[in-house]
Amino acid sequence: MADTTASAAHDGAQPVCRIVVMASGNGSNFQALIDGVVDQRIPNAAIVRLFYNKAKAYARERAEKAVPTIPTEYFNLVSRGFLPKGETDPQRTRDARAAYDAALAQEVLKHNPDLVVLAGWMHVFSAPFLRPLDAAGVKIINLHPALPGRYDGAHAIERAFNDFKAGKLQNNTTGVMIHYVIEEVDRGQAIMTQEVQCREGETLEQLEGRIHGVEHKLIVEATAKVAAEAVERKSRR
Ligand SMILES: Nc1nc2c(c(=O)[nH]1)N[C@@H](CN(C=O)c1ccc(C(=O)N[C@@H](CCC(=O)O)C(=O)O)cc1)CN2
Ligand SMILES: NCC(=O)N[C@@H]1O[C@H](COP(=O)([O-])[O-])[C@@H](O)[C@H]1O
Repeated sequence: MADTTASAAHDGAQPVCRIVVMASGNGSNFQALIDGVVDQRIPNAAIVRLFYNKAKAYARERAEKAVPTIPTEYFNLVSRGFLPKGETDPQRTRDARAAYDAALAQEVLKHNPDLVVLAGWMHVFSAPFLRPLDAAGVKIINLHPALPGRYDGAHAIERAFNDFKAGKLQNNTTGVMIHYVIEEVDRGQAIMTQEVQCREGETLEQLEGRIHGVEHKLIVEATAKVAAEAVERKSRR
């Protein structure tokens, strides 16, 4: 079947950066990537697949509404049979996650990606996912709504907001970063960062709105940078 992917009109002479996107929720950053490919702010690129791990992720609808549509794959830890529903044993859970990560790596690699972008992907990867992609030369980048070394993990915006309200936020400033993904969560080398100044009297929702706006800009710029480097490497082959 023809590889129907969201890709900009590219000049044909240049190789195309094949991008796999992974998301768990609303997908507004995924939408920014779709739009960035179509309007060529991310040139010579194609989003070849979306993987999502939550059944209600609106990101799936965004893929189906894209022109051309973007193929999707639902890959959930429980529904795919890796972790029995309600399992709480720590070792069994670790083993299940490792098996899930290994299987997901093979699924992703089937699509010959040059780049994987985590756009609100809320699952921490272990080595069984990271090593096969590294061995295949596939870069993985992640969007995180905090500055390097600050607020690693989930709920970063809310934690920074609460520290600001308590007068404990460094320079009253948080931000957004796009970074390479390594096993240590949110500690990979930063590719791009942008600071966001917190404002007195602002609600969490208002801060989240401003941060999402920065995310949508930064994820396109960082993906364009890393995709161009991938195209350059392919051109030299
Ligand atoms: N090995 C890595 N995996 C991931 C990274 C990373 O840098 N290294 N980045 C994350 C994205 N992320 C923050 O940017 C992040 C996402 C989710 C969590 C988390 O605690 N997840 C829980 C489940 C939460 C849920 O299902 O709602 C978990 O995985 O058990 C922390 C950080 C993507 N992966
Ligand atoms: N640690 C990762 C993390 O917190 N990611 C955050 O998930 C949201 C996804 O929104 P979206 O689904 O609308 O793109 C974004 O705010 C992103 O920074």
